[in-house]
Amino acid sequence: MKFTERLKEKLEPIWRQNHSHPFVVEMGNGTLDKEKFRFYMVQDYVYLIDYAKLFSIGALKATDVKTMEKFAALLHGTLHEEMDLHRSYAAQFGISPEELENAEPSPITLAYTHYMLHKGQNGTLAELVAALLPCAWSYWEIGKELSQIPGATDHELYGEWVRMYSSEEFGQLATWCIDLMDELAEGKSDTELLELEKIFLNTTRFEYMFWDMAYNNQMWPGE
Ligand SMILES: Cc1ncc(CO)c(N)n1
Repeated sequence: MKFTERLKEKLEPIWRQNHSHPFVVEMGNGTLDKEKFRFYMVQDYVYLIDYAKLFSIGALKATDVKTMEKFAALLHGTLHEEMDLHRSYAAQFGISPEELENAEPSPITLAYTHYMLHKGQNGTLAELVAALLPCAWSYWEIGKELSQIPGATDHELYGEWVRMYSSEEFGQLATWCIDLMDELAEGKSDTELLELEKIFLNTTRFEYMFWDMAYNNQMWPGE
């Protein structure tokens, strides 16, 4: 069994919690409060700026050109296709590109991105991929799941989101991350694999906290 299959099977109950978070469910059935989505979109943009940097660190730590090319493609895809989605939503909400780029990160956004950047900067390439894998993989799965709900891809506000994350292009990027994780896990000791699993579990949990933060408009205490 592949390492990623084993990871997913072991963490299935925690993984499922992300998919059944009210933010995700309500985006799928179209009932999500627009203000919650607006808050999410701004935080997710700030998140993606740091997340994109992980791909640059990946290119730096890669030991062959093919892997460098994949990280470059992931960086490009994030900065252009994915963040274009956010810029287009921001325009609909009357948020300027400057305002979007300079938005204040929430405590959860900060904790999540800094955890990943810490692992990316100080860990092995395998640890970097373990940290970013739940992001790409869970969004692709959520996108595909929501796209099966009648009307979800045509929803006037959330349709674009569902189409982006269920798209073949996004799926290809997620598949690269999954395959790369399996390649990098090959020949690793049980101790190292356990460490990768711990990192994967932590960012899976951060994914849940990110949905929850957005659903509850959670900033710093008192704000
Ligand atoms: C919080 C979060 N996780 C994953 C993705 C997918 O790139 C995203 N846009 N935002």
